[in-house]
Amino acid sequence: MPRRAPAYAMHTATLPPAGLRAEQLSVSLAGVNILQQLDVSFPAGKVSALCGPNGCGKSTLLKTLAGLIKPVGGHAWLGEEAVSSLSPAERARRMAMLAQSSLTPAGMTVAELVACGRFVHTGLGERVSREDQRWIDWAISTTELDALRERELAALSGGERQRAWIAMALAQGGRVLLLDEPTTFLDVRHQIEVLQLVRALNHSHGLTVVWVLHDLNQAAAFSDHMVLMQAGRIAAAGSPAEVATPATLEAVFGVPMWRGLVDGQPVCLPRLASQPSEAAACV
Ligand SMILES: Nc1ncnc2c1ncn2[C@@H]1O[C@H](COP(=O)(O)OP(=O)(O)OP(=O)(O)O)[C@@H](O)[C@H]1O
Repeated sequence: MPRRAPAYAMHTATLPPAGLRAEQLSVSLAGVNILQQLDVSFPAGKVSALCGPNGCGKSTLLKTLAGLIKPVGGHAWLGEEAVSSLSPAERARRMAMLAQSSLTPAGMTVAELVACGRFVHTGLGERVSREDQRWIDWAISTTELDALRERELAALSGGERQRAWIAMALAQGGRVLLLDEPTTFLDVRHQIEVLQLVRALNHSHGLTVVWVLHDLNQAAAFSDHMVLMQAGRIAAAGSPAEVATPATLEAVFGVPMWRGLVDGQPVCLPRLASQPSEAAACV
């Protein structure tokens, strides 16, 4: 479990947590319409899962919300401010985005990577102040990487490396985390570890989180809010119980689904056999 942030790391808590919103958002890439007049919101201080089939536009939406892609129509909003009105540095101080596959910089240690998160405050290559160093130390200890801080990233396991990237995002000091498939390539134990870490950060610091997840049951179990995309549009949005229904998932993924209870927890699975097994009760 991450530690409580010390007083110096808590000044962001005086800012209200910001939600994210897209209004009639359209994005074209290489002349092809990818997002089409899309309206969606991701509530402030909540964890939202963005799910949908490969190629439906999840990463494109996330990058557009982060201000990395300029829409051809409509707007992305961070709280009450249009994302397009914020400078790149201001955006980076408010929200951190971890892309789908972050290349590991050769020879860089955990502490050096996390320090990169402070560049949005200090400027590239500037001296790290005492305040910056406190943020770096806090981000490293919150992600439980103290013992590995001088280790090269290349010498970490996938789960440890993902924690190091999350620490870098935390060191940026914003209150919005955008995570594109943070659990991909991790074994199930490390997947759960990352999901629990982010969930705990949301609880302890009121971070607004939007994460792209392919595991629908993990998305439902670890998120407050769920958005399903299909072919550049929003197919469904609401609580996980409202969105992760067999009918909705079947319509979006084109696979017959059933919902059952495992250990009292609702799960949706592809219907591989004509009847669910006796071990699970359909609900
Ligand atoms: N730079 C680009 N130029 C042209 N087309 C692109 C570009 N980036 C993405 N696309 C296309 O946009 C569509 C949406 O891609 P995107 O990566 O947003 O989907 P996704 O839902 O995140 O997919 P996945 O689950 O496979 O990661 C795809 O058809 C993709 O080929």
